[in-house]
Amino acid sequence: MNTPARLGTPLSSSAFKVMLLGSGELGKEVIIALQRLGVEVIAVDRYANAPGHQVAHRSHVIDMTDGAALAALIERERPHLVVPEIEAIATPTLMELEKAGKASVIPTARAAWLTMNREGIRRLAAEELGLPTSPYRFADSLEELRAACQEIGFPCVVKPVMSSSGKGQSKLDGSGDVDAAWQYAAAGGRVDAGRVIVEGFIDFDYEITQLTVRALDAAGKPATHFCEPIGHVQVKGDYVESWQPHPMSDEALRRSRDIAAKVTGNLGGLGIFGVELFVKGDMVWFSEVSPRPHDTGMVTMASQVQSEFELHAKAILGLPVDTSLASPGASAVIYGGMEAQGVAFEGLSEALSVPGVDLRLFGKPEAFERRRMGVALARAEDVELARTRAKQAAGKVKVVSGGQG
Ligand SMILES: Nc1ncnc2c1ncn2[C@@H]1O[C@H](COP(=O)(O)OP(=O)(O)OP(=O)(O)O)[C@@H](O)[C@H]1O
Ligand SMILES: NCC(=O)N[C@@H]1O[C@H](COP(=O)([O-])[O-])[C@@H](O)[C@H]1O
Ligand SMILES: [Mg+2]
Repeated sequence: MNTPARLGTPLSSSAFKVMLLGSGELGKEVIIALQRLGVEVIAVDRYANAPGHQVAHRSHVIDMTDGAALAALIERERPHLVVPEIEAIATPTLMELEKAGKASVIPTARAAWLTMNREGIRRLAAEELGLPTSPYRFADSLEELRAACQEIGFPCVVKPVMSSSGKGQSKLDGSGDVDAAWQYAAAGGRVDAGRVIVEGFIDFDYEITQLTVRALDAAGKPATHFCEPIGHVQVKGDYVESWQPHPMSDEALRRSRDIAAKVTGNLGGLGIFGVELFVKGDMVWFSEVSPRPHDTGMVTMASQVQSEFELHAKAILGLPVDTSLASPGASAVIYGGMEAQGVAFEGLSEALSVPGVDLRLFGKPEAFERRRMGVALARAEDVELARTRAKQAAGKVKVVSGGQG
């Protein structure tokens, strides 16, 4: 762990420097939180003018899955901390650099490597830590996938081992769906398109993200802190709505936190983790974990005293954190709804006239039909009202083709 004894002045010889690998909407907020503490931030992404690029001290565009390019950039910038913000990174290179003492990776290079690939984290959780998960198999060909689906049974879910935000994921109701699922996974995966996971479908009552923070305590030892559970709705494997706190039975919450503590304890390091869990009655299944802020956790910008981004920033700097809730809150996603460069947003006054509401527009240079371009945030006396307000506000924001009109 490379926590600073003190923080300096950006762009001077005393600067404490952090490099974000991935600079989307989540990274942008982490960068803002770091900059509020006078940290010098270098934002990296695969395309120019990513949201985080627009607020960082410096930015770079590289193929982060190219190990040589990644190592060269880290060598050149020599950041004190390297903070992965997406999964699609040459994580074996990060492990080599960390081992050689040339990079300090958040939370650890091993955590970034294990969670980049569904196989790594699933085998760790189910086989090493003995946590409850859906039944699963891996397949490298259509033939293997057919056999794996038969073993797991229907319905089941097929996902590329390397993908996120539901890309390449499908639910299969019978053997007639297998071919299409294989094709869809091959088209939607990233890095290595050849391998998929088949998971038995869990008929859960609800799903949550248990945000879990590892931060140093007064004695300088990592301690685990939990945020209130976040409920969410996913469509096509991508989050559309989240809220906090999600009501849970004491037993389901206890089990959720026990699972979260075990997984994050094994992954180690400092920072925030989004532990995704399925819940039915008092039963809880581990689904996956992000060793970084979670998209469903954007709600914390409205609902917590310190957002998940501020918690991440403070924890990785070795500073104390406060995970307490400020108010029930909700978030609702604003999608592109079209394919266009330099889109514009209308209806903002109407959206912001909904009581308790705020907006984040990420500034992505290009919109796609299902690309997340912004989010509406809401506070209210209870989560139901907060959800209604967030959805109302998101619905009033209209994405239109560009030009200042
Ligand atoms: N085995 C399963 N049983 C039931 N539902 C599932 C299963 N696996 C995934 N889902 C549903 O699909 C959603 C997305 O799945 P998952 O989190 O694995 O995808 P992802 O691509 O990693 O998404 P993200 O990057 O947004 O976390 C889950 O939140 C859940 O709603
Ligand atoms: N579920 C993971 C997630 O939400 N990641 C967030 O989305 C960005 C990529 O968005 P893009 O695909 O629109 O470029 C990432 O950079 C991260 O901020
Ligand atoms: Mg997920």
